[in-house]
Amino acid sequence: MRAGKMCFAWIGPDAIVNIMDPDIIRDILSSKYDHYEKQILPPFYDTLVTGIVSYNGEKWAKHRRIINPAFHVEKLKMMMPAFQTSCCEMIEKWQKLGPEELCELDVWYHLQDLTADVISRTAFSSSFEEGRRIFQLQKELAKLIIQATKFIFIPGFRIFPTKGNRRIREIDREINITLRTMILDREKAMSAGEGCSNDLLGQETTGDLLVWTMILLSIHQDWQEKAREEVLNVFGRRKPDFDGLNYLKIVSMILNEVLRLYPPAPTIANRKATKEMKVGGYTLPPGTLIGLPVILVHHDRDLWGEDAEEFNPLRFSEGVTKATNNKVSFIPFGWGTRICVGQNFALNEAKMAISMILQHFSFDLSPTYVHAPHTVITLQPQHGAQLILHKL
Ligand code: HEM
Repeated sequence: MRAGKMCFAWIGPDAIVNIMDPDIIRDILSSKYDHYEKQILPPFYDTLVTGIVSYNGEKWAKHRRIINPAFHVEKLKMMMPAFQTSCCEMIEKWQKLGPEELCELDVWYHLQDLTADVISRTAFSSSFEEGRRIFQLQKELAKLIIQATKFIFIPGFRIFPTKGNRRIREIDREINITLRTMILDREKAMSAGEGCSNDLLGQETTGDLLVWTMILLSIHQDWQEKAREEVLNVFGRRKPDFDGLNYLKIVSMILNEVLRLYPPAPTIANRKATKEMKVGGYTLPPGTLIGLPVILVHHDRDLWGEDAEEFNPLRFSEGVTKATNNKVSFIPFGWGTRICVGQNFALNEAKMAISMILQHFSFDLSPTYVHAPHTVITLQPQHGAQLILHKL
């Protein structure tokens, strides 16, 4: 049933209501209503989505302070060498792929590896292998969850001891234990006075942002040229540094437009009405799950105009507030109190990677590329991203 900008998929236990109205989204994502409380869906979903052990506000707030990179410019600066090392390794790999000036490559796998590498170096610095293991498990988990959602929806089915459900729980347990142990070790180290200069836990959505950026810049060669010109103006052939990344206006506009059209997290589905509540004139019973279909909000013509489906980075030329008319209609990282703590980390990493790629290669789509955006929790190119790279 669709009522205005709200969509009910099911009424009853485990009901999901999807909300597209920016005013209601603002309410839900702000902390002003205590009945809009972030709840764990099934525990494994939370583990997967946040990659974090987060159970209740108090404890989570504590961890959030420990791991929160978004407000610590100094911390981000310290991570730059790790970003640079991982990006350099990927570029060198690409350069060695063939002696020719030109090569065809599925960049999707390389970009996933890059972002896993960056997170492993920064978040799991001393436990690189544990980090890798968690990413492997998360990938398996994402596939199992997507398989489960393809069956007819039966309320409560997720607790049946099927083979898939049992494996989901095993994975969840392993990820939880590993993360909890790491967090506790870190808390101990901190209370013993040892700093945690580059502590960070997180996930791999940045790979999605990078792959869609490369695909869209392959399709829109004019924007690829503009972005390269800007990068060369700011850095020349030097390795990009933190301060310089802040001067990349065109690259930022492009990243915002990519995040609008292809949000790596196409739905935010981790809120629930903990008591009866009124939303947009409807009364939701306690237990109703609240979904924010980010991708639909980002493509809504009423909010973005007739060219909502088009790639037009210019709409962000005067910033997000202007582009959205101050509405909560651009939410690739969520909004409000629980906004993604990795936002600045992800954007800096993406700017660094794109800058280095633009410095060394021009690229366009291979004839074998098939455009098939596909959700496996995050929004990915289903058949990969086959591009033709030209060394510069
Ligand atoms: C382009 C990349 C990324 C996108 C699009 C993205 C998007 C999101 C979204 C939509 C949420 C949910 C916000 C909510 O529930 O209201 C979120 C939460 C979160 N993200 Fe990200 N994220 C990205 C990268 C990262 C990175 C790199 C990290 C860690 C280094 C990270 C760590 C987190 C954490 C810890 C939360 C939970 C915050 C909380 O519940 O308080 N994210 N992210």
